Amino acid sequence: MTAQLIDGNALSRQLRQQVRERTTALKERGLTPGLAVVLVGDNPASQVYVRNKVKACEEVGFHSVLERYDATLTEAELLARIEALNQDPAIHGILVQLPLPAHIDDKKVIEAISPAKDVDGFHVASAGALLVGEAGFKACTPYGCMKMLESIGLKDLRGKHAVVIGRSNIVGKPMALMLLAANATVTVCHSGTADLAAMTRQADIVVAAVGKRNVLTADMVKPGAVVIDVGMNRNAEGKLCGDVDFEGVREVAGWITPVPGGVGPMTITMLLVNTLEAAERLRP
Ligand SMILES: Nc1nc(=O)c2c([nH]1)NC[C@@H]1CN(c3ccc(C(=O)N[C@@H](CCC(=O)O)C(=O)O)cc3)C=[N+]21
Repeated sequence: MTAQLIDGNALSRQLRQQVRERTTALKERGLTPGLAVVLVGDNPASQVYVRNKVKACEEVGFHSVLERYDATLTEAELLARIEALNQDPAIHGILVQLPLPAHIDDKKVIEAISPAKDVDGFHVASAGALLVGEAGFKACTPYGCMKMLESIGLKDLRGKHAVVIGRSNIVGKPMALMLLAANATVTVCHSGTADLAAMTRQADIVVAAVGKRNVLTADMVKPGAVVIDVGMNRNAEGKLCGDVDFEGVREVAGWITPVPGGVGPMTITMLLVNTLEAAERLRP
């Protein structure tokens, strides 16, 4: 039996419709959610991504500004721009597109964003809030993965074993904490794991977030498991593909997310949700 798809485009449409309705209500009270997207340099992939983010904002009725700077922008100049956006009452969320040029310390830039406007959830204050279970913005990609699990009836994960492959600060680590907060038993695997397949075969839920093709193959998956593919890779023909051997794994798994059309659109959807909530906190 082949796995059922968790359709990130369809779920995004539903959630964005709700965002649009809440935005309309906010605007009737005189408040328009505003997102600033800051892009430094001319990374071609980044150009496409930020344009998609700005387009998504327009579709739900947000105010959005795209600030583009060439790669010669200094770190001090960027920090000054962040400070101005922190003070700007029309802006509720600030997103600085990563990666930044090598001469800019991304840690320093992220920490300069006011935690109240950190809709990416990358600030240490947001990461710390997740760690200790306090209110704060959740990183959009793992947050989107949790919404995908919820959409198939997996909200309370008590009794479930979740295996996360990857331990990055923006996906793997926050993903593990969100699964833990939902009562899953969580295993985090990475390049230092001795026998990855032995771990993933025990999993009811596998989240692959490595950034390498075919990290997860059919022989590594328990029949009926839920497989979430966070990977964004290009194959030899330049086609977008995930970390999961989709064609093989879909014959074993119970549920699987496609790439494209899975976690990617959900990441942008959760950015919209965070920005809306940043604005709603100021509701007059
Ligand atoms: N500060 C910051 N925040 C980010 O959230 C951030 C970032 N920097 N830097 C780059 C990565 C990458 N990222 C993606 C989001 C959506 C898609 C997406 O919607 N993908 C579509 C397809 C896109 C295509 O066809 O190329 C899909 O999977 O269906 C992809 C990639 C956000 N990132």
